[in-house]
Amino acid sequence: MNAAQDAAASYRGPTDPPADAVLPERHPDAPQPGKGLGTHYAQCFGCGEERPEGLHLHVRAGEGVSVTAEFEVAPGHQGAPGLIHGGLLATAFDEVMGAVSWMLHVPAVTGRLETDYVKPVPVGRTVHFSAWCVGRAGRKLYHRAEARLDGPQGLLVARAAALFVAVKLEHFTSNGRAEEVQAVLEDPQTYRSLKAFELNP
Ligand SMILES: CCCCC/C=C\C/C=C\C/C=C\C/C=C\CCCC(=O)SCCNC(=O)CCNC(=O)[C@H](O)C(C)(C)COP(=O)(O)OP(=O)(O)OC[C@H]1O[C@@H](n2cnc3c(N)ncnc32)[C@H](O)[C@@H]1OP(=O)(O)O
Repeated sequence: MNAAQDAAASYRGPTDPPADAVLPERHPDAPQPGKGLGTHYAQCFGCGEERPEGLHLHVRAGEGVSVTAEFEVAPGHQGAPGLIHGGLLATAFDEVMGAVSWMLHVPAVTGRLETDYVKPVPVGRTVHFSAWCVGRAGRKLYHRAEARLDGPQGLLVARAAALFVAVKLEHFTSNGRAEEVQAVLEDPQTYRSLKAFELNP
């Protein structure tokens, strides 16, 4: 190994858990494996049922601190003719890795998201996502994800790594546009799930 290879092998980037990271345990109230997580916000582009143009990802709990989801690539998702837009795949990764934090009952936002595009993804195929946590160091959560074609064991088409940062619910209430924040706080179902995060961390 030359010096450059050596440096590359020992490189630890911002999405790699530091030496003091621990593997967190799933929250006792996290849904059982196979159960849907539901949407965290009805207007979410990734999982909301009220956004017609959204991805409508249905995320399910996996074993431990992991989740799975599927998504059918539609003509509206194209970047090149008949192929998915890469940014859209990154969006889907953001959503499924965000849901991993849900398994910990930790409200968290994406700090950094890295995507490796391995193979092109054609329209009309189904992308199967799996995502899991590889460590927590203080407020920082380290997640990984994979996307495979047509089945959970299908061809690997993309991989992702992310750093999420745990935030207080105030992050959303004080930064979001007032009309949407107000609407969500008045919606009893969302309010209940937000409160569950606060009261039962
Ligand atoms: C009322 C409505 C509520 C609705 C929401 C409901 C529920 C939410 C709950 C669960 C969500 C469930 C599912 C999620 C589904 C979808 C996922 C989509 C997720 C997103 O789509 S979300 C949008 C994109 N996202 C942002 O909009 C973030 C913008 N950003 C910021 O808001 C700040 O930037 C923040 C908060 C990230 C940090 O700010 P901060 O001031 O709190 O903390 P600070 O800067 O000290 O960082 C602390 C430590 O993280 C390290 N760190 C931070 N960023 C880093 C980076 N990029 N690279 C390397 N390290 C980084 C620092 O180096 C330090 O590390 P150290 O502690 O070691 O020094």
